[in-house]
Amino acid sequence: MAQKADLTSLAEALLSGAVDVIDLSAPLGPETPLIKLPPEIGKNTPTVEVHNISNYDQNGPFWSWNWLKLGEHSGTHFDAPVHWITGKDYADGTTDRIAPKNFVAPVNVIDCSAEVKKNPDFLLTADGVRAWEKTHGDIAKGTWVLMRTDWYKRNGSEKEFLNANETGPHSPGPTVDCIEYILSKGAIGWGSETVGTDAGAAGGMTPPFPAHNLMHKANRYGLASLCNLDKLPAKGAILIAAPLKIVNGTGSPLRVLALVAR
Ligand SMILES: O=C(O)C(=O)c1ccccc1S
Ligand SMILES: [Mn+2]
Repeated sequence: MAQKADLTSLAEALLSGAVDVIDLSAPLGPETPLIKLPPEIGKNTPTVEVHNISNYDQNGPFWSWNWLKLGEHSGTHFDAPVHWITGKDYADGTTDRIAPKNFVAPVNVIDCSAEVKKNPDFLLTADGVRAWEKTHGDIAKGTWVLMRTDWYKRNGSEKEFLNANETGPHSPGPTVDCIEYILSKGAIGWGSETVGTDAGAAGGMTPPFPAHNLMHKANRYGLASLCNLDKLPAKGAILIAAPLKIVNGTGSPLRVLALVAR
């Protein structure tokens, strides 16, 4: 009979610092870079706004609080299956109805930072994932796959972060066969450091935006605008990525954390 699970050693490791907690989220505020869709494609998400209600003043003598104007897909955020038309019919495809168990899972980090430094349009292919598996072991069912690009270091400037010119945005991401492959391995989600989970050139792929189209079609998730993936091991970390419980939500800004053994 399987031994009953026990979290004592994890608790001790957290308290001793033997297990570190790494913050994978970007600061969220009016300066947060947001995806800019061409107007002919569709409407855009509004700039993040923070409006003060009171600040220990005549509007509230002992307290300070704000109200926010905030798109679901702002900054470091979670993509739920209903975000894309291919995932629209999943009863458990919204932020309030995804099973909470799915918010905590082991994570694989595929380092593409050297390739991206040379080519901002670098695409991770299925063969690239297989080559990673030869070194680090197979991607296991139920785990996240994150593409490390060090792109988060551009987050201080929307122009740098979006990296767009007259030919469109130039940023890294997965090919169609990369997403098909990680789904065949049972990955629970795909994450990236760029403004969205797809590459800048993803609009011209077949299907367009494969990280959205195919992951959400499979009732799987996305994480965008992640930071500090350079602080994670290739394997062995645990990802905590729980979106806000927005009713019928298509996604949400969130604090993504990773538990990493020192
Ligand atoms: O999910 C997103 O934030 C994202 O990348 C996106 C949102 C809306 C339309 C296209 C895309 S590509
Ligand atoms: Mn999104």
